[in-house]
Amino acid sequence: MKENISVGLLGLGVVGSGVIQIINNHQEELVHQLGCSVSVGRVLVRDLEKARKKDIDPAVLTTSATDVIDDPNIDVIVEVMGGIEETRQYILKAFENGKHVITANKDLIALHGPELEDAAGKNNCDLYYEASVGGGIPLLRTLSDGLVSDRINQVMGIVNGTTNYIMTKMDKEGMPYDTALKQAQELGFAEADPTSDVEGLDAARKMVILARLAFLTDFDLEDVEVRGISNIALSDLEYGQKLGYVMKLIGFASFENEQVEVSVQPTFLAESHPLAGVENEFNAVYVNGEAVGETMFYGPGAGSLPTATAVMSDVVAVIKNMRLGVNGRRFIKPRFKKQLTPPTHSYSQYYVRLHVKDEVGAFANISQLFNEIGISFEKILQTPRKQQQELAEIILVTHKTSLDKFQKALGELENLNVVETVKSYYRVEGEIAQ
Ligand SMILES: NC(=O)C1=CN([C@@H]2O[C@H](COP(=O)(O)OP(=O)(O)OC[C@H]3O[C@@H](n4cnc5c(N)ncnc54)[C@H](OP(=O)(O)O)[C@@H]3O)[C@@H](O)[C@H]2O)C=CC1
Ligand SMILES: N[C@@H](CC=O)C(=O)O
Repeated sequence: MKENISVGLLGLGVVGSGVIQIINNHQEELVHQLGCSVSVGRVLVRDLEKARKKDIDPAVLTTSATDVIDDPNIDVIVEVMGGIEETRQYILKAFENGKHVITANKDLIALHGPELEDAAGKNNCDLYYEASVGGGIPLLRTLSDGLVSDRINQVMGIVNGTTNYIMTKMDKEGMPYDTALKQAQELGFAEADPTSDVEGLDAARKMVILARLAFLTDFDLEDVEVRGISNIALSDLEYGQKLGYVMKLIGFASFENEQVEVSVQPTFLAESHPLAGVENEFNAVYVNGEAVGETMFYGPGAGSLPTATAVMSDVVAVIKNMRLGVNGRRFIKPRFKKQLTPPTHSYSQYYVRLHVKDEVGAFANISQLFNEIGISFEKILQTPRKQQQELAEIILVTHKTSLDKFQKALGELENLNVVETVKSYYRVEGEIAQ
């Protein structure tokens, strides 16, 4: 075994600088765990002139990826640059060169994970991506090691730090959406293009990775129903509060009768729900297994050092495998062929806010419509119009119903004369699902 393992970094931004900081400051712990030191060999950046932290030796920086990937002294590549196609090519080349790869890139793993796992295996290399989901929470290793013998049937949680930060600030401090997003960017939580955070795509990618590992199915991004937070009205948050709910961007994944369903959507949670108190950039993921029962994992979901901690756990795993001579021996193959849950078998409660012309007459019509479809209400809130020309609002929370029935009701509401507009609708989680 070598006395030193040299790591090559692709990227030196928020996460990359955290990795360097941990390697520099926690060397003693690493040597103790591994029996060898860990150092940074070369680092790929886009701009050599950019101001960097003092703990980075400028001599290791390069703008040429081959300086890192083809360097024979480098054993492990840490990819923390982001992006998809260019990055995929670099990683495939790294495997060809016999180098192990660690990545924090959920976009890449959600889209090309199976292909990259295959390439790693063929070259006897490791591919680990703990930091791609849940920032500093050791979630993937928990699924693929700790809970490996169980049958997981549900994974549900807050998996995007940026949106949770924004929604906490809007909800608790009445902060405008744009201000909260700007703060999340300044704190290093957001993606280079924050659209993927706020439109739910980042969370959807993470849920794809979680669903694959938890349910041992093949699962693709296009199978995820995705809604983001960019159109949430403050009035919905306020009505939610009156009804005893907190809104969060929730990723759901369930596996029943070999059918899998994954969605990401703003969801009203009962104030007593364990995920309701998760604030700011923190993530929390609830996992339900047949044998283990309910488990929950909580921690910082984004940011430099928390994410770097997850990256470094992978570095340690790779080096331990090197010592044992077992790199590239991970067995990650889907056990079930993908089968999606049909809308007739997907159940939830729903919140609906309607603008109506005359609240008294309207409610009778609306209630009849839902009744005929077979949906009943758990809660009803009516806000009467104050002036003649104003529209009244009716807010309904349904009991649990199937998605196809709810979609039918939504479609028919639009055609009801007394309804001016369906202003919004959201999924509701009254209590932790069984
Ligand atoms: N930020 C976070 O909290 C988390 C991020 N991630 C993931 O980690 C990865 C990195 O994120 P983050 O550190 O925030 O990103 P940053 O934008 O902060 O850093 C990206 C780094 O990569 C370099 N880079 C980007 N593109 C290229 C390129 N084409 N060629 C050479 N260098 C390039 C940049 O160089 P330069 O410095 O010169 O601009 C920069 O150093 C992403 O995949 C992200 O999704 C995962 C979990 C949490
Ligand atoms: N932009 C992401 C970063 C971590 O994955 C987030 O906000 O969660």
